[in-house]
Amino acid sequence: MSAVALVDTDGRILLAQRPAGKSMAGLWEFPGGKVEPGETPEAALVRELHEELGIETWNSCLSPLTFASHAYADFHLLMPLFVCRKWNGTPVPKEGQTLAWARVNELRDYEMPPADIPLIPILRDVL
Ligand SMILES: Nc1nc2c([nH]c(=O)n2[C@@H]2O[C@H](COP(=O)(O)OP(=O)(O)OP(=O)(O)O)[C@@H](O)[C@H]2O)c(=O)[nH]1
Repeated sequence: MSAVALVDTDGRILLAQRPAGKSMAGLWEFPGGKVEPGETPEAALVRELHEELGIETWNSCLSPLTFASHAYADFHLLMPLFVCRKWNGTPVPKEGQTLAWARVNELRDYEMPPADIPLIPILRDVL
């Protein structure tokens, strides 16, 4: 797993709402996904941002910020969180998600997976 906070020039963060039918449907999360065998976390994000949102970014634009470590009932999630402020294109939902740009002080209004809750104050400190 690898995830990213896309931050726009107004300091807003992109959230994606998980579509119905998936686990944790309806929760808002950071874009990202599985790292394939042989892939780096950065390369996985460059690929996922293109597949999920139709935008182009680069390894050099992904800054490591922190990570989530959370024991779900059936697996342990260890998820790096990068920050990205530079990309080409406008994010569009390519996989049935709903997108929202949220200010860091508004993140608590979006229900997020439990693993993401500790990430919010860390983002607040850097934005
Ligand atoms: N992308 C993303 N996944 C997160 C976040 N927080 C969090 O707990 N997760 C969890 O990390 C797990 C792996 O996500 P994933 O995107 O690779 O997998 P998925 O459930 O969508 O499955 P699929 O893409 O194979 O259908 C999921 O259980 C997902 O809910 C987050 O902020 N972003």
